[in-house]
Amino acid sequence: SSPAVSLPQFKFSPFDSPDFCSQIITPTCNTTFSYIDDLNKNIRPSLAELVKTSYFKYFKVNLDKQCKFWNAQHFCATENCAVEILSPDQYNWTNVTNPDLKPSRLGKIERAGSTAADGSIETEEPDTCEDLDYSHIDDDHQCVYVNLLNNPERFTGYGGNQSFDVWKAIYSENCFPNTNPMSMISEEKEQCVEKNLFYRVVSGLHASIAVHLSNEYLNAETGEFYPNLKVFMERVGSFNDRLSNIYFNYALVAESLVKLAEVLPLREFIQSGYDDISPAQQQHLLENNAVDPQDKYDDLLLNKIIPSLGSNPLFNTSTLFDPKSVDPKLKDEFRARFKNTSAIMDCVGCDRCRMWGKIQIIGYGTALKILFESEDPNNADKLRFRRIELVALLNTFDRLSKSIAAINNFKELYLSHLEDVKKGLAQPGDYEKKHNDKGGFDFPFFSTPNIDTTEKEETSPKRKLPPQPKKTVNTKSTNKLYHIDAEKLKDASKRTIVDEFKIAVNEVWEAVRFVLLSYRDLPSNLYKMALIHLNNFWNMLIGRPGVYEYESNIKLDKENQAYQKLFSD
Ligand SMILES: Cc1cc2nc3c(=O)[nH]c(=O)nc-3n(C[C@H](O)[C@H](O)[C@H](O)COP(=O)(O)OP(=O)(O)OC[C@H]3O[C@@H](n4cnc5c(N)ncnc54)[C@H](O)[C@@H]3O)c2cc1C
Repeated sequence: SSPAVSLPQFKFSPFDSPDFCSQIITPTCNTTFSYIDDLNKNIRPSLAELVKTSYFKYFKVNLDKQCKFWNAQHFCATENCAVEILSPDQYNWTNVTNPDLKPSRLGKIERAGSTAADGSIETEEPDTCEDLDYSHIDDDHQCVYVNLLNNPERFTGYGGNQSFDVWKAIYSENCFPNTNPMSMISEEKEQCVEKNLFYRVVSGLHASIAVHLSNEYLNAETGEFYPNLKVFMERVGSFNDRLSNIYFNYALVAESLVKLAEVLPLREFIQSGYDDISPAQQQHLLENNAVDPQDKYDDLLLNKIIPSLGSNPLFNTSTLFDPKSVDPKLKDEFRARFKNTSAIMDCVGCDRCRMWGKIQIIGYGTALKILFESEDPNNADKLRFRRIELVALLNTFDRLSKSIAAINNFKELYLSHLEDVKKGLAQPGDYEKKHNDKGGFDFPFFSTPNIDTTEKEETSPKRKLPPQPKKTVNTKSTNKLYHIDAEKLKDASKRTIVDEFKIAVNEVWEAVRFVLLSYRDLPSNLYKMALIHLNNFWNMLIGRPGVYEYESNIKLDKENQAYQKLFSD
């Protein structure tokens, strides 16, 4: 039965919009944001309940897989970045009744008679379904089971150059060669919507992770986690594009769930998790609270969540990867590159971050597979879904849903800060300080109701360039060999041949001086670089990932950038 929801009717078809690249969900589309806010409020309790059920809370993952792109270290000494792994006897699902029962990749339970000589669980290869997969799924003897509820996604301290490199590698996957034939004709087509889709998914994931880590930020003194408005504003709140990409991903995953319910008999699929179990065993599992009753899934997922999401179309994918307008190879390229991002996840140094990174990339991969492969008649026989994909999809949706709830909470915190400023209880500069370079603190996204677009455009927080040094010749500089009059410097017609000669000598001297000074500074620069690397190495050795970064990250980054510039110069 459909839930009683009354939501405003509107059609949100981002891809129909000509300015799709920049304007899917922006402050100019208030209804879109507020629609998703309302929708989320409506389904949040059911979704939060659903991810606590036995089907959705266990995740199978290989946390020891080596990074195949560079020599990345997996390290974890603090409990914040550690993952609590289930011992076999804790994993009730497989052991309550019969230790011979193991969950398979296809969501069915098989007899352990198929265990290979090396102790690994041999599972049937699911035909060719991997051809259509947008992510790698761990399924080897190194895999462990994790109860996601015991390992929340929150602040871990992971950061600095290590996480920066991972993000950089992930974003670089978006630089695929242009396969859009139209781009040969039209410049603007070069930024094809499919590439923007890739970018927005990654950016939305990145922003959502930042929301979670700022929403549950560690207070180093008390050891408690709390919502840190300042961190939120610095990483997400002041960037409308990042905020909108979270909403974008929400719409994308929600639409994929609605579509999945159309192409897959979800009830039977979830039920098949208990296949091969006799009615008596099933009863036994239920009595031991090892699994939740099917009624619960019916009620939460099929009766509440999916009908609410499906009450209005959220995402129109019909024009994407249209073979009439783009090279058919674009989809294969997109799929392969997105799949690569799931392999990059093995390069994340912190265990907890790696695990949630993998879950979410598999979740988005599953959403993309549903949206872009399920309607293709050529795929009718090949399309398969595994339990782990459904688990990842729902948990990814829960992450986004929790992000949106947290964003609204941060909005309240920010508005109450503004009230405090009005009453004189807080300093107006409390949050603005960091944002001076943006020309004052403004938060159009948060002041959504009935904003005038033109005004908003003008006041939106655009990053102002820091004052640039003026390109004038300093005639008083003692570094020059000859003094030249300012007038002559400005106006070439007033110069004599001797002046020209002196200017040329000054320029050569300046270049020679720069080279000589670089040599003079080299030992001290090398010493500083060695210190930075030793510091990195030491923190890694004692398992203090990222702690130093949070204290001196900005300083270190600046120094690193200065050195990089120095050497590239
Ligand atoms: C897969 C993965 C999972 C992680 N999980 C966690 C976790 O669970 N808990 C935790 O505490 N840390 C986690 N981290 C680390 C976290 O994402 C940050 O990298 C870290 O907190 C350092 O943040 P930063 O502000 O230095 O910039 P970063 O977040 O590392 O960003 C680097 C640069 O990317 C750009 N950027 C930032 N956000 C966006 C965006 N949304 N869209 C486009 N560009 C952007 C900015 O230019 C920024 O300077 C994870 C990292 C990775 C790679």
